Amino acid sequence: MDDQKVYANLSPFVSVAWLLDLLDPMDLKPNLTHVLTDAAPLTRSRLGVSSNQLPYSPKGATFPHGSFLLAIPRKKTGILDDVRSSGWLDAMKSSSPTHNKVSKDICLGIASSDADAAYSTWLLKYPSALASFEQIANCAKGKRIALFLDYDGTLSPIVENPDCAFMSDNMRAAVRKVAEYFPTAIISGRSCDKVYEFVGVRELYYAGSHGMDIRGPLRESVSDNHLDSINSFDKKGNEVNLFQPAAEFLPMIDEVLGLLKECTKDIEGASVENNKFCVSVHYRNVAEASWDIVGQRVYDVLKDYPCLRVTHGRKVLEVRPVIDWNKGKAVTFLLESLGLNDGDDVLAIYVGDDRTDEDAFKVLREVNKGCGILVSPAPKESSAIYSLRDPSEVMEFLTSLAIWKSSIQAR
Ligand SMILES: O=P(O)(O)OC[C@H]1O[C@H](O[C@H]2O[C@H](CO)[C@@H](O)[C@H](O)[C@H]2O)[C@H](O)[C@@H](O)[C@@H]1O
Repeated sequence: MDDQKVYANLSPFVSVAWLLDLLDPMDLKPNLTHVLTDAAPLTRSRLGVSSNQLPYSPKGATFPHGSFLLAIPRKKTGILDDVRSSGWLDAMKSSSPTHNKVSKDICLGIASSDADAAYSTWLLKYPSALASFEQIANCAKGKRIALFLDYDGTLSPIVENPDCAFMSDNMRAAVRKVAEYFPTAIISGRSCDKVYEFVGVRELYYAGSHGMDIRGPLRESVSDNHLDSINSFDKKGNEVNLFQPAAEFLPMIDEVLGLLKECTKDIEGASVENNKFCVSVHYRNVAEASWDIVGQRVYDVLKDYPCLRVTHGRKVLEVRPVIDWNKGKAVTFLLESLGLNDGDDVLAIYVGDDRTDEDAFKVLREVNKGCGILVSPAPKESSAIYSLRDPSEVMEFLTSLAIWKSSIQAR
């Protein structure tokens, strides 16, 4: 697709600011490979990522892959994320607490009352969004609300088999209802296609691959300074908008997906999931004694891919491009695309359970435009403001929001 054709297709999903972000300072021509359809990725001599989307300055060694001329420092520890440092096993353990601690406490007879007391104390810092609903509603009065929902552990319970993380019909109905009143997006580490398959509500925005694959229902232009992203068609022929800031990583991700599958196939219980712009290496069903083998194998593969990094989720290692893009950036992008980035009359609510959701909680805190709600049955440090215990409380919260809004409209 040539650049002119891309311009011609621009529609209200991308703002001028975002387009400026895509400008390549080397030649001041828009680097429009950020905004691609699902078509085969372009092979370019320069990585399709503007330098300000990379987490560190492009000085130092070059990428090992000939076509990528951007340079990157080849530090083995620190900024290249936990798996590249020696702390990856600790990170795997701390992001994936097992039940051993609880069982030990039960044996000592101190489990439930102490756990309850700890949770109650924690609630003072992260009050329940249900108990605080009136406060949230008061704050939302007269404001334009946007809703962002993580999928796994938020809309669906955590289960052993990632392919079976179905959400209930009641949850689907609650999401559909609340989306009638507020623009609603699902922000997930899963691929867009997979999370859409699970949720199945057309009227939503979907940001898969940790926000690296954004699609939404077609809308009228919401603000004069909003340009369009590419219009494309999903598998069922529906027209959708797309924003894919890591499109040029696709061949590399595919390559690494194959390598990770190959090198973990002998580890009992390990599985590798294709999340399109990211790869998940699951160790939920691996004996804890073998977690280090999983980490080591992933680490060994990534040694040759300095432009990929790993983040830690719930018993999962998530391999993704090093670009400075995460769920927080996706929220900012969507708010801007919806014309909700200006003014004091916006309240964004983000509900999520995972470490990767913290980026979004932080953004909302920083811009003071809303609040994060952490879904957790146990005390956890977070940048969220409120908490909910589990997906069933999330459903109750969404239902309350819809009822509250409809009661206001009925007045
Ligand atoms: O951003 P999310 O929607 O929360 O996705 C994060 C990861 O979620 C999935 O894995 C997690 O849920 C699985 C099903 O309950 C569970 O088996 C696994 O242990 C969890 O880590 C998904 O499979 C991953 O690809 C996502 O990255």
